[in-house]
Amino acid sequence: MLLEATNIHKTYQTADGPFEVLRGIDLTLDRGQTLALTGESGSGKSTLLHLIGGLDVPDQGKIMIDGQDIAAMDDTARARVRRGAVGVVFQQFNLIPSLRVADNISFQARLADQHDPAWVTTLADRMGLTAQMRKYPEQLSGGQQQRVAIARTLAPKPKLVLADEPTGNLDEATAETVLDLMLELVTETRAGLLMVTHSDRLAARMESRLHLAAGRVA
Ligand SMILES: Nc1ncnc2c1ncn2[C@@H]1O[C@H](COP(=O)(O)OP(=O)(O)OP(=O)(O)O)[C@@H](O)[C@H]1O
Repeated sequence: MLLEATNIHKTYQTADGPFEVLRGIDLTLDRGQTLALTGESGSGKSTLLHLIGGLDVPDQGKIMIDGQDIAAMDDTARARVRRGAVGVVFQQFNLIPSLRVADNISFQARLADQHDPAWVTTLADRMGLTAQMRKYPEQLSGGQQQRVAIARTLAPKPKLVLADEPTGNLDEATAETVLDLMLELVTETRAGLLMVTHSDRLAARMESRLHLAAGRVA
């Protein structure tokens, strides 16, 4: 199993006292599978995604990625798993403004020592970005910028792709196109995809769905 999260608990300390966001979440995802994560605003979707992506740690529970429990690792070991196996796409494209599209796409793959120029060329072609490779992010439309961000995430060939409302900043038609491209490439590379979305329509495009309510799977 690619991802196996068991009994995940997370409490935030706030000015009003402790706030328990996740109260025992279980989920599994294998390579080649797609899973939508839905739930009302504030239900803990981003929190869960951050825990699975190793950007934060749960208070309780296991998060096994490829057989290793990232919840039990120190920061350095967790960062290594994240760089080697996990790719994240955010709603804000988070491109580096001073780098050309080509260098934005290969940025994380280079950091992870996984740069494969032929794969970058393929990704750019599939994402319809070949003519944009020498441009800077500010010269691109929102849909193009998000395609660059997705290509950047897929460039190191992650086994697990986490996406937090990746099309939330795009109009409906563009969102659909960008999701199509992402699903095609994720399926072809046999990555697992966990995607947070507010959209029932987009969630219906994924193989399965996990709905969060009151800190639990509803
Ligand atoms: N660092 C933090 N400290 C305290 N509270 C937090 C922190 N991060 C998130 N929260 C709270 O935890 C709850 C869950 O937040 P989270 O962002 O995971 O929800 P979400 O389901 O992704 O929401 P949305 O759909 O609006 O993005 C919210 O009530 C939020 O205010």
